[in-house]
Amino acid sequence: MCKISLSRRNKEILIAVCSFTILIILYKLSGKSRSVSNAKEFSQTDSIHTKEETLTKTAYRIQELEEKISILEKQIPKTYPDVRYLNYLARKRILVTGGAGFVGSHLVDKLMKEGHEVIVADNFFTGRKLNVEHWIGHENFEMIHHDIVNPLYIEVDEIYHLASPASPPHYMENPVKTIKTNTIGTINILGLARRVNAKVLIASTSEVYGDPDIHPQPETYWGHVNPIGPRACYDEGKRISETLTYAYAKQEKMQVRVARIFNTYGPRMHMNDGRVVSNFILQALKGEIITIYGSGGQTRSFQYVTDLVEGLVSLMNSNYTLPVNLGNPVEHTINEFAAIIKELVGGNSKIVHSSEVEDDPQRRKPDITRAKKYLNWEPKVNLNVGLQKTVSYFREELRKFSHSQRNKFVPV
Ligand SMILES: O=C(O)[C@H]1O[C@H](OP(=O)(O)OP(=O)(O)OC[C@H]2O[C@@H](n3ccc(=O)[nH]c3=O)[C@H](O)[C@@H]2O)[C@H](O)[C@@H](O)[C@@H]1O
Repeated sequence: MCKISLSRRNKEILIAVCSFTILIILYKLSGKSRSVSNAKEFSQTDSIHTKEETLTKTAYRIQELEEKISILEKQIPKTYPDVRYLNYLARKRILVTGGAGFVGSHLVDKLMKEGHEVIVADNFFTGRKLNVEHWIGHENFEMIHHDIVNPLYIEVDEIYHLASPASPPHYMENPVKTIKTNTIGTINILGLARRVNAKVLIASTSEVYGDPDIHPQPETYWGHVNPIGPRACYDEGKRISETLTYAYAKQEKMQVRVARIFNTYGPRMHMNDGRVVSNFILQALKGEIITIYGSGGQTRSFQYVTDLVEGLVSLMNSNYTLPVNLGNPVEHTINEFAAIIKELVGGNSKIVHSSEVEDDPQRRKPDITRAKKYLNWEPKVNLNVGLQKTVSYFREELRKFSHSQRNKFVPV
């Protein structure tokens, strides 16, 4: 009984077995009462009442079992991924805002494994506790439920400021909040960095280039952004975030780093992320229509998340203060990308074109000369390899999702 609670998988199996057994009992009971009723002793109403009673009791029993499992699970000593030992001189206290998000959680993994103390601040708007669950309880790890639109008072040596929704449907859902996060939120983080004399890295984006008229985009390009368009909350939010960073650096003599992050994909992307990688993979896995917005002639260059994390840490540890593009320069049209996903996943999904997105950048490809020169960094993970890992991740997410739907108790 105790062994059954050792893992999430076993917990799921236990619940499934319990539910199945109970269903069989129920089925038999209902069969019995039906036959008895037919044999004239029970009225139909009595039978319905008995069934309802049994179902309620069963639901209660399942709940009791789940509670017992969770109590037993807490008694099992947790094991963590291996962490390097650093002495107190080398060990840093590092804050990662948005550390429970897709990119943030991969960065947290790297910093934890290197032996640093990591504090995650996240409001869980797009981040998930599940992404950092494997560190909860570790002596070097701390998680704060905090929205950076409010000031934060802690002592740290370094800050990676990643907090902000990044997927277009998410950042457009509440544009004012997106602007507040990237303005007031960034001011709060820069203020914190100044107070405690911490080095701070700001996560900016390729979106600061807007719909570019220079290709590929070097950091010296000032961009082509519609200041009142639907993407402006994010594009302009990130542009002012950069402006604030360099204003603080100049005025307060702070150490700042700015990473302009290009399209990134990998495990831990949210199922509802809404960006092209997750949409296409999920559509292909479910055998649904793959939806290309517009002609599909627009281009993107996709980098795998671990490459980005290497770049972020190299940038933080470098002496380079100007913005640096972090992205994979291998460029594809969205039409090509849909075909790549279809080929990789298999299945019979049709590719269909729908109306184009307003202000959708038509070309995007990073010029990474700066990153190569000053950080000695360039992406290593080939698109096919990265996509295979991402497809496996989404396949597993879908499996867990359909399992959780099957086990949902719907009271009669
Ligand atoms: O992935 C990222 O890192 C970037 O994603 C977004 O930028 P965007 O390039 O517009 O991302 P997607 O929503 O993934 O769109 C890429 C292209 O695919 C198209 N698309 C998207 C989704 C879909 O289902 N079908 C489809 O054709 C879009 O219209 C767009 O042309 C964010 O705005 C950036 O901040 C972020 O850096």
